[in-house]
Amino acid sequence: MNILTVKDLNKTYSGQFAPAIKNITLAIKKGEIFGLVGESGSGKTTLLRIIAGLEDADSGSVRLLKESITGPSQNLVPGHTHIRLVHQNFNLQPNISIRQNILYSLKGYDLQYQLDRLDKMIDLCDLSALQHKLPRQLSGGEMQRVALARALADEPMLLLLDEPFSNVDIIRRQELKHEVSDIIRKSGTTAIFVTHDTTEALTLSDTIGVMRDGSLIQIGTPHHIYNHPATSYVARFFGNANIISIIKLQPYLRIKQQASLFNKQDVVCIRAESIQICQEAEADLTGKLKKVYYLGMYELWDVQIARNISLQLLHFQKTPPPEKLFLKIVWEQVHVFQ
Ligand SMILES: Nc1ncnc2c1ncn2[C@@H]1O[C@H](COP(=O)(O)OP(=O)(O)OP(=O)(O)O)[C@@H](O)[C@H]1O
Repeated sequence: MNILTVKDLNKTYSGQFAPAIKNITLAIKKGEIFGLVGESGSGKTTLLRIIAGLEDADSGSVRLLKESITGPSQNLVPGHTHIRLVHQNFNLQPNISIRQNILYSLKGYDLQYQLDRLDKMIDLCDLSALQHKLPRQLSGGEMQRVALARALADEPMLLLLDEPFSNVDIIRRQELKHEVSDIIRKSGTTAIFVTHDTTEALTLSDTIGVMRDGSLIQIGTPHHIYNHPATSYVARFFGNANIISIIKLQPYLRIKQQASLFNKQDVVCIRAESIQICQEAEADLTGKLKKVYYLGMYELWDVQIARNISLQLLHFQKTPPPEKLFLKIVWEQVHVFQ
């Protein structure tokens, strides 16, 4: 069942020439975690705010189940009671305790429901040791858990998170990502989170939407987006990708039949991890090491195949490179762009 349906959404801010978002169509199922990724300025926040009812669209529609979500021009109080947006700066009330902060978002409900939900949120977000503290006594990661508890308190249908980890230091971020995703999954809430971090999107999402210049250029599971990118842009955005045409590569292949698996005009994506160093007898290509990028756990090697062709591969062993490199391509992992 789709909780959210977005159809042909467009928006150009007044005074701007280029649209912030163009013809966005997407559907999100109940319980799904949807990661919206894209470079800065690609339109992620604009889309999120229109979905939240905090920004007007020029055209198109947003529906939460069957209900139409409209922007501030049509509502006295912008936003929607069943949609919660968690801001980058958490927006906690500074002078009241964590417990009161959570209760604040439950005001207006029956007292028993307020107390039940407060207990559930303190438990779900692991806040019992922090509940009597003030927001300023908490770390960024702890504040994020409180913001989440507040947002989830009255069981919203849709949770929206805009760059949820951007205000948390890098050491704590890794841990917090998993905590937040566990909390959302345990609560069963449908969520959209905006990020420009592709690893975050791959790790935490059920579905990823990739935005570029206001358009949603690909939607798919993390596995599909990584292994079957729609364009060379998506391929490069999600990791080290060698984008090359078969016609350019073919003259340098030692076993020419390999190229017959493809059309000459095909442009392919060979992930850096799909190129392996091997013995001469099994090699598809030979090359010379041009440059080494040290990345801690592994190295990224730039290998020159011909004057105008170089390929990147990952190297995990700490052995010195030989003079001549023999390379094998894992052909099953090569993706052909349509
Ligand atoms: N209030 C506004 N008025 C005018 N232009 C705006 C406004 N908000 C955003 N824009 C423009 O709309 C485009 C999309 O912006 P948006 O903030 O949605 O992108 P984003 O992908 O969320 O970027 P970031 O990752 O930097 O937050 C950008 O070109 C931006 O400059």
